[in-house]
Amino acid sequence: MIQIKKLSFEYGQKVVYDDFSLSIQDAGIYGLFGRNGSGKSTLLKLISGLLFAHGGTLSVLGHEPSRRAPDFLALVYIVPEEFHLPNITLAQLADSQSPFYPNFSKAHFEEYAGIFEIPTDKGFESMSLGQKKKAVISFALATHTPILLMDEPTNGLDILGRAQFKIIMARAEHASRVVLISTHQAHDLESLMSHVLFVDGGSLALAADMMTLQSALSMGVTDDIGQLSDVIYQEHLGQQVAYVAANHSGQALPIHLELLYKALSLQKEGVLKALNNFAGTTSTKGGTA
Ligand SMILES: Nc1ncnc2c1ncn2[C@@H]1O[C@H](COP(=O)(O)OP(=O)(O)OP(=O)(O)O)[C@@H](O)[C@H]1O
Repeated sequence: MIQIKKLSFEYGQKVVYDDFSLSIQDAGIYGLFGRNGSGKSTLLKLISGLLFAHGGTLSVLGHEPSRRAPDFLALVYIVPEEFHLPNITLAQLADSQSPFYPNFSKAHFEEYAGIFEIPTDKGFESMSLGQKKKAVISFALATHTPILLMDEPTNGLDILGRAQFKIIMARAEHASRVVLISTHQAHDLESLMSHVLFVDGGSLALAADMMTLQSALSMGVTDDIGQLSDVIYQEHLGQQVAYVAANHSGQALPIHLELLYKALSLQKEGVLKALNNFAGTTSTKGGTA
């Protein structure tokens, strides 16, 4: 669905991507992580055709995004981190924008807006930032485009809004889409995410599905770090220690995205080694089966 090969991109002298490759073939919710300034927003804009690559190739559903062909634009929706809305109501937004998206569902739009409790009688100028964000997210989800890109969607949402977001995202009608979400609010997506992508230093440091991460890594909080082997990352929390370690239990264990994020930011090589070792064991098992 998305194929990126040897992508390079700079803003003037600032190199953001250099030899970046990524392949997304399966539907799912992909969490796009990386430190501030690592290039997450830039990547979403490149995939949606809002920015043009300087080198390499990008193919999204067989289209080259930079051509911005109408057929392509009907297949991809991006929720940017910042946006401006004209002073219209929700219904007027649906009427004016939905003709560009052939799979748009007015019923779903109204349902999502209802779950988010967005006022239906007000223009956007008299809505709060969080309410406007909820309106854009509701519209984006109701377009049912096969590719949905969201840049920090839960930024500006209150605690209930974040819970409502999770409820809507988990609905079955989104299961066949590729949803790529850039976020620093890892906890908001923990239970939803099918894959984790981590960008670092202009390239893709990690692309893994949840099951692989759960099988290769062990993480949590312990009173006795000495009991654990192959600890990759640790952080003292009073008497206890939060940790990420290689998983030798033979079972899939829960992933705490914030801990994974810290381990990837500070001990990337250790995380990759644990994943490689796990891949080695599974391929050995596969070979002898
Ligand atoms: N319009 C621009 N002109 C020049 N440099 C830019 C521009 N937009 C972004 N950059 C730079 O490009 C790099 C990548 O920015 P980008 O916004 O893609 O990062 P990000 O990972 O989304 O960051 P954050 O997590 O802080 O939102 C940063 O170093 C940023 O300063």
